[in-house]
This record gives sequence, structure tokens and C-alpha cells, in this order.
Amino acid sequence: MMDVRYGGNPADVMTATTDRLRSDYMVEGAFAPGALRLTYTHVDRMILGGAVPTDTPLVFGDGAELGTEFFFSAREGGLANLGGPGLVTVDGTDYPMGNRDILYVGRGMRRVEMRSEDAANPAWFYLNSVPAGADHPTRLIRRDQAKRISLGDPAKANVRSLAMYIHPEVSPSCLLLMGITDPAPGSMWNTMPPHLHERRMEAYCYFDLGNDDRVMHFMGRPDQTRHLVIANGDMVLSPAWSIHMGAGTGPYAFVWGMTGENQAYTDFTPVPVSSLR
Ligand SMILES: O=C(O)C(=O)C[C@H](O)C(=O)CO
Ligand SMILES: [Zn+2]
Repeated sequence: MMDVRYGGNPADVMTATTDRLRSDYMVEGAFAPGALRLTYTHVDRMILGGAVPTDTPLVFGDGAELGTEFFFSAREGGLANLGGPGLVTVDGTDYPMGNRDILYVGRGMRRVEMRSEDAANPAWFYLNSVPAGADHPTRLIRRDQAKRISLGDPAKANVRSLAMYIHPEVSPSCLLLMGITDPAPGSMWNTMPPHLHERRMEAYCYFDLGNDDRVMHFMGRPDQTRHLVIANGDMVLSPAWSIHMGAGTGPYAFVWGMTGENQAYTDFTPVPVSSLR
């Protein structure tokens, strides 16, 4: 059975305790050896998931919890490999996946099998799935095929490399957008200056973060900010009304995924840092 998150509205955040914020807007513990863990959200019906295959394959595809014959009957998805080499098989076609490769899974696929090459160095598969109204072919996007842009200013410790994988200019999808951002060595801020995009929700999965380090992730309306303390592998659900940015106590990276009204990556509203409270 999938865990469920209902999201919330800006007013909820104003009175939320730390525990309530974490239970509403985070998914923790999704990467467990030998397990597939999926969370259904009512934030544009984004499903977040983690899978760490060890000695046996992890398989999904049934649509019973979605009221459809198959999981992808009316959905599309992106599977990012954040760990060791793995193999994903979709309806009998094999996709060998290295670290930071992303597989786009198109609407209509029926069975997804996930394997690690080495159980001692397992793949960590991270899933974003959203409703889809069109068919696009399943396609592997290797890390060197992503479209990279550089952002930031060393004086503000926010230099980072942003790689677009599932994006109209790289690999077509219905409405899913997905990519990976790496802060540069010596920089700690991501998504700084912050922004809002009221027409798309966003999910983050932080990874390659040291066990003793944390990312301070900021959320909420710009004038009512709240923070979430993030450990490696934690996922964050960002409703369309929320800022989403963070600073790490050490090196890290994160996968971002979006869906909503459009795939216009530039359809966002900058939020002046000076306006944050
Ligand atoms: O560091 C960044 O800036 C990002 O990665 C931005 C995210 O991709 C995002 O929030 C897109 O809307
Ligand atoms: Zn964003």
C-alpha cells in the first residue's frame, strides 16, 4: 500500500509544528535495501518513490491502487538512478542505468523490473510519476545527454550546474519535467534567489549528502518561510504556492521533478531575497 500525502495550503504552514511540516511535506526512509516504497500525493497527484534492489529484482506495474489496469495506464514517470549500476526492464526491454542516468517511462507501460548489478553497491532508483494525457516513447537519458546550464555567483555561494533530462528540449513527455542540480564545490545554496511557479508543483530528492551533513530546505510563502532539516535520501513536496530552496552543511545534489499546467521551465516568478521573512 502506498503512503499518502495531502499537501496543504499556506495558512496550514503558519501554525504547523516541525513534526507536522515533516509529515505533510517530506518523505523519509524511501530508500531501504531490498524495498520499493511509493508515496501517493494529492499535490497534482505526483507519486514519489524509492527502490533499492539487492539480491532480487523489485517489480511494479499493477494499477490496483490507482483504479487502472496498470500503474502507467494513465501515467508517465521518470526513474533516476542515484546509486550503483543497475538495470531497468520495461515490458521486456532492458535499460542499463549508470549513476545519474534517468529513464523516462511512457504512458501505457505495463511492467517495470529494477535490478542492481552488485547487491553490495545497489542502485538507488528514485521515481516521479504524474498523470499523463499523451503517449511518449520510453527512453533512457544518460547523464551526458542532459542539457546543462550553469547558474549562480561565487560571491553568493550559489554556483550550481542544472541538468535537464525530461524536458521538451531533451526528451519529450506529457507534462513531467525532471532533472538534477549539483551545487559547485564551495557553494551551498540551491534555487537561490528563490522563485514561485503557481502553475506547477515541484518535488525534490536530496542525495550524495554525507551522513553527518544536512540541507536546510526552506518552504512556505515568501513572507511566512519555514524550514525542513533534510538528510540524505529525503524527499520534499513543494506545492505551487511554496518557495523551495536550500543550503547544505556539506556537498549534496538533488533531483527536481515538476508537473502542472505547462512545461515552460521559465514560467516562474522570481522572489527578491529582501522580501523573505
Ligand atoms: O538550483 C536551482 O536553481 C534549481 O535546481 C531550480 C529547480 O530546478 C527549480 O526549482 C525549477 O523550478
Ligand atoms: Zn522551482
